[in-house]
Amino acid sequence: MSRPPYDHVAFIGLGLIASSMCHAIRAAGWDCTITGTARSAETRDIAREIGLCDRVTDSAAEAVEGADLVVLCVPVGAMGGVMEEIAPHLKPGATVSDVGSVKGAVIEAVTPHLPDGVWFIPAHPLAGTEHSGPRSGFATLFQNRWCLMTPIEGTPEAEVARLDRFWTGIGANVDMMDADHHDLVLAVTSHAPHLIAYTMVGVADDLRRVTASEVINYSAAGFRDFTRIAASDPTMWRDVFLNNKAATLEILGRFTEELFALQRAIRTGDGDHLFDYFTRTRDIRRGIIDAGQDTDAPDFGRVGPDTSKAAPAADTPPAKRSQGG
Ligand SMILES: NC(=O)c1ccc[n+]([C@@H]2O[C@H](COP(=O)([O-])OP(=O)(O)OC[C@H]3O[C@@H](n4cnc5c(N)ncnc54)[C@H](O)[C@@H]3O)[C@@H](O)[C@H]2O)c1
Ligand SMILES: O=C(O)C(=O)C[C@]1(C(=O)O)C=C[C@@H](O)C=C1
Repeated sequence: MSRPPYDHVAFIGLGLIASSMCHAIRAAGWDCTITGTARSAETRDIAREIGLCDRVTDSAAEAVEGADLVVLCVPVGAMGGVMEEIAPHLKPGATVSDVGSVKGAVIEAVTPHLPDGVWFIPAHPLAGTEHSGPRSGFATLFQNRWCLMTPIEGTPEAEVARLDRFWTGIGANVDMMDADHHDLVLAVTSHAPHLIAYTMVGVADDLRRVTASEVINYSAAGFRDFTRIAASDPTMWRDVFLNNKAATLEILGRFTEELFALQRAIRTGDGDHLFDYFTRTRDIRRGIIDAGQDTDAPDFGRVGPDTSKAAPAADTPPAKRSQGG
């Protein structure tokens, strides 16, 4: 077994991200202790049943005791409260990190409770699915995905490098970013798109009342993609929007302006405007694929046996596994 960056990792919250991290740590072959806890007894019971951690504790205080790395994997709005609860129980010299989708508000909520001699290094893996809970994780979630770290002033470089090694070890590519910049970038690439998907599915649902089940029966691929995104956890996304207000509102303002311009082009029959706009957006998609960032794109050059019917495993996404239990 290779030497892990941390000997004892504790997870607070045992949903999609924490459970994927647990599977990924095991897959990395690290000899390290994993403890974890979750707010609900049902989640803790499932985590015990599937052997997610070495030990699942009933309280957060117990879970973090002796841990070198504590990862907060709860909704963004719950981070501050959890930090306050665990603060007196943290080991001196420990690192606390998080995986929240928003960074500025989490830093503001967590740092007032940070004891002296404990480091808080915020992080955000840009990887996920629409599923949640302890059964939804899989070991390869972070493979070749970015993990953005937004270290705060005064954090020892060696501790940032150690967390970097941790994320790299479980498959991610790490980049550093200022928290405000992170929140603006994510408003464009993740938060506004989710809101638009939620809205589109809501509009279709309103329409369904008029056209009976046609929207469902004839839903095309584009709309199905929206429904996948719009099936994401309501608590998580409520907290994202409430905690990244300024950046999301800024991007939605720009979105509305562009939408109005396209609406006018349709009304006035301005085909050049539509054609030029769609050409520009197609180039963006091609740029993403050329940069190797779209892991969902079909790989026509792939060779080897068809493993699509192989036995389900914890390193495959749940969508491809049996949902039973
Ligand atoms: N799902 C994604 O696609 C994704 C991707 C990257 C980052 N994130 C971020 O990761 C974090 C966790 O998301 P997830 O998808 O793993 O969520 P999840 O819903 O699968 O799991 C959340 C866990 O937090 C616990 N929890 C909820 N409220 C709590 C509270 N008030 N106190 C203590 N525990 C609480 C739940 O019991 C559950 O164990 C969120 O901050 C989210 O923004 C999510
Ligand atoms: O693939 C998905 O289902 C996701 O929505 C993942 C996604 C994203 O927007 O890319 C969602 C929220 C995160 O904070 C990071 C990743």
